[in-house]
Amino acid sequence: MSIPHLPPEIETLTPSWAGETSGLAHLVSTGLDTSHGQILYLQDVCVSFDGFRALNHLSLEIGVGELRCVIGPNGAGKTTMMDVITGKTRPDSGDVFFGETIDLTRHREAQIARMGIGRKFQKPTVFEAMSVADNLALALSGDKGVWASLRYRLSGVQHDRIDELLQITRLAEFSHRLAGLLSHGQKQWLEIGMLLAQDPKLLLLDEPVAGMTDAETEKTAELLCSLKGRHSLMVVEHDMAFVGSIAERVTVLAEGAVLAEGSLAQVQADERVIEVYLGR
Ligand SMILES: Nc1ncnc2c1ncn2[C@@H]1O[C@H](COP(=O)(O)OP(=O)(O)OP(=O)(O)O)[C@@H](O)[C@H]1O
Repeated sequence: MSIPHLPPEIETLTPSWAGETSGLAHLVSTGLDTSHGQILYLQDVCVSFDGFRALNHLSLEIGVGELRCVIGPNGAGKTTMMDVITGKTRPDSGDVFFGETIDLTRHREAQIARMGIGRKFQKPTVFEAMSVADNLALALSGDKGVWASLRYRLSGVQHDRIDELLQITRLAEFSHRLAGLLSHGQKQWLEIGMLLAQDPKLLLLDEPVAGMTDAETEKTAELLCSLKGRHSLMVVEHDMAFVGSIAERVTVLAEGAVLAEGSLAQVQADERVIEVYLGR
């Protein structure tokens, strides 16, 4: 598949995964070492904004292939934590490692994306004037820039990968539909597919089911569960029913640190967790 007709308005579109900050790049050889079983390791991470501690000695580990849910009340530091992992925010102190050896505090956002950490923001950003398949083709075609990607001919392997991504994202029957005509949920799945096109080792998802119908939420749960093992995932979500349907292990953040960790039932029964949620 080539990408024949790019609409003129595309030049003005800058989705979250495009450009300098997150990169369309194929993964470079990063030397990622997960031989100890951890994909992500945060130790004693502190971030302050004008004297306010948004992260307060945060320590957290994610295992290879794990799907971890992170919950916590507003202002707990969930977004700041993802900003630190993706290089958007530099911690004041503490360690942030991707695998055993890659110190993420020494890399910039674009490099981190290229090394295999994908981030999905809450609002879907896809090229609305392009078809679903062409959005995926563009994501797959590397960091050539949009115009170069247009002239780029996809290989047979890349065609197969697009078909696979269409299956994974439940969008096969909509492959020729303009992305702008998809439902909110379908746009979210397409963006997840575009991130998967870059084969991330770790995928960070911020409230992936916000604004979805119940049916879409259920399909998203299936989709994310199907990615476990092949990718490691960190899902920040407020919808507890959804968390219960996907999570084996849940981390509760409060006041910039881990308050509790365990199954959803375990953390929901924890008095300290009940207290921060109910504000007693
Ligand atoms: N750039 C910033 N400047 C000043 N304060 C900030 C900044 N970013 C975050 N904060 C503060 O740090 C704290 C943690 O914010 P953060 O957005 O990480 O929390 P959160 O858990 O993601 O919350 P929510 O669930 O509401 O998205 C909040 O008190 C917030 O006001």
